[in-house]
Amino acid sequence: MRQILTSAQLRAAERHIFDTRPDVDLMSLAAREVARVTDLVEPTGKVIVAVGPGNNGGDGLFAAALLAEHRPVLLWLVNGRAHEEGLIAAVVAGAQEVDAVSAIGALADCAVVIDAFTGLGSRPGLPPQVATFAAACEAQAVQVVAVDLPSGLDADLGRVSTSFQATHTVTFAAPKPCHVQQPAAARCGRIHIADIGLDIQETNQRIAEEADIAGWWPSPDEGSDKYSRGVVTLDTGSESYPGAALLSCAGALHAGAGMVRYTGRAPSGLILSRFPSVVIGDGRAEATVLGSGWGDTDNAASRVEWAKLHNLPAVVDADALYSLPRGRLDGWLLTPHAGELARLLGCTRAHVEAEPLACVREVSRTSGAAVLLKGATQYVAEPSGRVTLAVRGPAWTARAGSGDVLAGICGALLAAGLPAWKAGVMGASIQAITAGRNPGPYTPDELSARMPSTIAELVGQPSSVSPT
Ligand SMILES: NC(=O)C1=CN([C@@H]2O[C@H](COP(=O)(O)OP(=O)(O)OC[C@H]3O[C@@H](n4cnc5c(N)ncnc54)[C@H](OP(=O)(O)O)[C@@H]3O)[C@@H](O)[C@H]2O)[C@@H](O)CC1
Ligand SMILES: Nc1ncnc2c1ncn2[C@@H]1O[C@H](COP(=O)(O)OP(=O)(O)O)[C@@H](O)[C@H]1O
Ligand SMILES: [K+]
Repeated sequence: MRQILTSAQLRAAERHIFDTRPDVDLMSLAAREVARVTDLVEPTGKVIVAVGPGNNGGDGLFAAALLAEHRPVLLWLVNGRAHEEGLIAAVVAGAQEVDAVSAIGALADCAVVIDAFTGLGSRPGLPPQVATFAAACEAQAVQVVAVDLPSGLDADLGRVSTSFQATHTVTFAAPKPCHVQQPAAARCGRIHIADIGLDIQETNQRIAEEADIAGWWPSPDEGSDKYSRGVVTLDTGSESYPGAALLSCAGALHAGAGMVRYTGRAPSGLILSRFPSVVIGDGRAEATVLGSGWGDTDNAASRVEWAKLHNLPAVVDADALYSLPRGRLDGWLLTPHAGELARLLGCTRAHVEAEPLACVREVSRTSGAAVLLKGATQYVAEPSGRVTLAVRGPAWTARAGSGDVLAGICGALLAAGLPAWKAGVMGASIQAITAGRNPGPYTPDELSARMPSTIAELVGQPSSVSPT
């Protein structure tokens, strides 16, 4: 798990170091990492550094000084002024100053551009000359190493403005919101998080990593049976949308539920012809999934209320989201996409897209449930205000039916006894990780069938019995 720091939190950590360890030179440490990554990206050839007026430019200049010892380096001082000591160090090491026109001209035979225009102090957007240079880098497919973040992004937001398109970003101590929230995250390329000795406190925003999902996965052991692994009841699908029932079954089964019961309105023959291990009808269960593919069913409220009356933790998806029972929904998981979250809040989808963290926190705080906001970035909020982002995946999963599979996966994890927030993070992450390992237009059910091998690889449990 990695903490996500806002720019203010990072600056506070920096002040703490300045106050307690005045001997530590953070800029040199940052510059060394930028130079190291630049050499990794392309070990030889010309480097152009776009240098801004602040400390981001300072990082770029000290990196230039290190690189100029073994390769040609050009400096474009965008505002004509720059970190003084950094500039002296770079020039003494042999870096050459150029103007904007020469910098653009030099792109033709340049190995790497270092974007050290702005970092934490970046206001959204770029001045025209820098925008032209950034566009030329992109058009000529030049590798761009961004210092801290691609200039033009706002460190604290997932929104994009005119910015560099980095192939690599070297950031310090911890990711900032722009590195993990789409669409900004896509501008960052590959992210390198350099440890420069800052003390990172726990925050209420973090992002899960593959290792977390592997460590948390509820693998069976010799004492397991179908009940101890968790029984999940799926009240999903309808006569109009029978496919959703199949998709949620596929998700729950391939995530490893001990038993899947089906109590929805889709024909039982259809379910059994695809998934013969599903048990039709009600019975003992540890969790339920409600809403996927219901359409505008007339007794939604009573079906959701039923789960509350029976103290059954529920994954509430799609149409069931608009029939939430009164009272706190402790232990429940709501799985809206941006449009559904907007309807729950009575705001526009654009507002949810602009303020995803605030919106997902608000619904969790007021309902008492954990809330998984689905989409390109998947946020899971807890009533305490803590938000965990799921592992990121490719956009291949952006298609009808992925959400129905995801609800089934989350139901299986809830039934296995995981807390609702964790079931949401793990469900969204395992779907993303599986899509990442199987790129291509697989249908949601085909992709779910590949989940077991992804899970086996993640948990890596070799058999202790050797074949004879
Ligand atoms: N904090 C830490 O722990 C560490 C920080 N470190 C480094 O320091 C960086 C932060 O440095 P920073 O605070 O000096 O701000 P920075 O990003 O250089 O930008 C400020 C300048 O840019 C200008 N400007 C901004 N946007 C603009 C725009 N759109 N268009 C045009 N101009 C624009 C802005 O202009 P102004 O607002 O003054 O007009 C101002 O002059 C951080 O990202 C990291 O690289 C590391 O060395 C080690 C650890
Ligand atoms: N840009 C994207 N990148 C990756 N995954 C996405 C993206 N957009 C949506 N998804 C995935 O698609 C699903 C959307 O769910 P939902 O809209 O409820 O689908 P449906 O109701 O059709 O099954 C989620 O599982 C989410 O992971
Ligand atoms: K930058």
